[in-house]
Amino acid sequence: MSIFSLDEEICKLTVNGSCAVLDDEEEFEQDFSSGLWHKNLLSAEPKAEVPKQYLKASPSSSPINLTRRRRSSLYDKMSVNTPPNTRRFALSAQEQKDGTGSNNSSYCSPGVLQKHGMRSLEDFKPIRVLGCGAYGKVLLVKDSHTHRLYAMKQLKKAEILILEDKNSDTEETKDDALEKRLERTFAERIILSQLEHPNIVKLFYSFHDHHKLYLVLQFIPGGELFYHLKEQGTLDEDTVTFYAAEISCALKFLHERGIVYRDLKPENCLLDERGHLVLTDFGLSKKSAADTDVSDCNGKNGEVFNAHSGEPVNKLYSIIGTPEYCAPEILEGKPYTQNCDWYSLGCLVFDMLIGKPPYTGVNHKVILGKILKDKTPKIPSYLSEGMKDYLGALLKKDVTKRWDVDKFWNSDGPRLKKKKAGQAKTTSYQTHFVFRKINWVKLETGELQKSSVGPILPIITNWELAENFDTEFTEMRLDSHADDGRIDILPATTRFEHKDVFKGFSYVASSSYLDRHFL
Ligand SMILES: Nc1ncnc2c1ncn2[C@@H]1O[C@H](COP(=O)(O)OP(=O)(O)OP(=O)(O)O)[C@@H](O)[C@H]1O
Repeated sequence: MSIFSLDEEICKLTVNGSCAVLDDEEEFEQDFSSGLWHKNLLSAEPKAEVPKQYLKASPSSSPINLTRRRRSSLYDKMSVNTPPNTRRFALSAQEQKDGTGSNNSSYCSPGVLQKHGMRSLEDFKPIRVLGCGAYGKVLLVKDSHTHRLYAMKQLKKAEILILEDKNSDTEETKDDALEKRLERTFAERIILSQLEHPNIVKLFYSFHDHHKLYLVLQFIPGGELFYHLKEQGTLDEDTVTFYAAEISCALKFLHERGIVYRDLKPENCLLDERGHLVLTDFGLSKKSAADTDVSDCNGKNGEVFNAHSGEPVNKLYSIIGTPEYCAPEILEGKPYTQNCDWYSLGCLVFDMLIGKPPYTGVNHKVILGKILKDKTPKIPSYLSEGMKDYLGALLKKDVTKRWDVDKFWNSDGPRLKKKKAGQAKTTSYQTHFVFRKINWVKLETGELQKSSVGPILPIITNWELAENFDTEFTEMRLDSHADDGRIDILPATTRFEHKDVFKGFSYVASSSYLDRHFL
């Protein structure tokens, strides 16, 4: 979830105070739905014009060494402000039920949690660090009852609640920023608890205590695609196409459910034990489609408008993402749709083949400048004609000229007598020449992921060693769940001070969901 970073620089303030603690059986949600998608999530974001001054580079931006692959999340945070006229969201009744808006201060005690098959921190033995993000760490942990291994993502409440220390910001803007961070924190938990797909990480439990939120996820032992790219430099076209197909299946699945992923990058693509790609980190994902409100009504061109506000609800406006992989329309502050994910896939495919994303630079300002001003990226001539065609269709800066993959997923558009130059591709995505070796039926049913191995088979001698993760993380000292010395006390000065804004975060997956994974 590092990419709150593009909306807000997280100021490391010294803070004090803490939240109240109550036992509350009402607090958590238990999933009896076997992972089926059935709920409304978040409302669409309001329209906001973003003047260029909001796209400014952090003064402390440090040069990026282009010869060595670096984590995008380690780049200086980009100071792209939330537009000032961003309206506050009204949480729907469903969201309040899901836990995104609550006034009661509480989290569940271990006793209450256990009664419902839930887990608390005491149930997990930390084994090693797998990764670090903007709001905390991801640890490999072992369930003391079942001895199952999980990846536990820990998010510090203080890091989420903390206010930005910008004199120029109005209270309103600060509150909006805080509310957005909260909304995104819940989005990851809500979205993941409602999905089941072989190429998307599974969420089994979530809970919280005084200081942190915990997401207990499926442990994906093959490491980040980032790690394998660092080892290998670039990948061949067949390998890249395989990963592109798996990512495409996951994105299509999300888009069909009205979710925009918004954070596609090599760090968020993990390989499972069979070498299949699994998307993780849904901290920036957002429900965008209009299927959430019965009062929505259709306008011209298929655009959907909210009956109350009159605003289009299938468009998003927040400026977020990792700049190198971020679609131009997002960076320009224009309204955007799920199509932005296909542009990011183009950047990722480009990166896997060439060794770097299409636009790089010494700091975010330079990268942004290139993405916004430069022409379509130069695709190297040594790539196959098919790959050049595929990349060219995804990397179109103008969204109206970009391949609408969701629309042309498995069918061609009407045949045009004369194709105008630069026109968007209207042929079927799945039958593109680059995917000639992909068995889409097996991939879409999940059979391929179960029955065969991917092009890179991670070496795993012992799952507990996390051998495919960077030693930068796995060698970090780990005595206990004790903290790493960063801010972990809740700020006393937020307007959320007396509310437990995290109520409803706790969750347990259905036993059938757990069994399906661990059998
Ligand atoms: N389910 C998982 N299995 C194995 N490793 C994981 C898992 N989830 C996350 N990780 C590791 O932890 C890292 C950070 O996780 P994640 O991106 O979800 O955290 P984040 O706080 O959102 O990070 P960032 O701020 O960089 O986006 C990942 O890049 C990956 O290396």
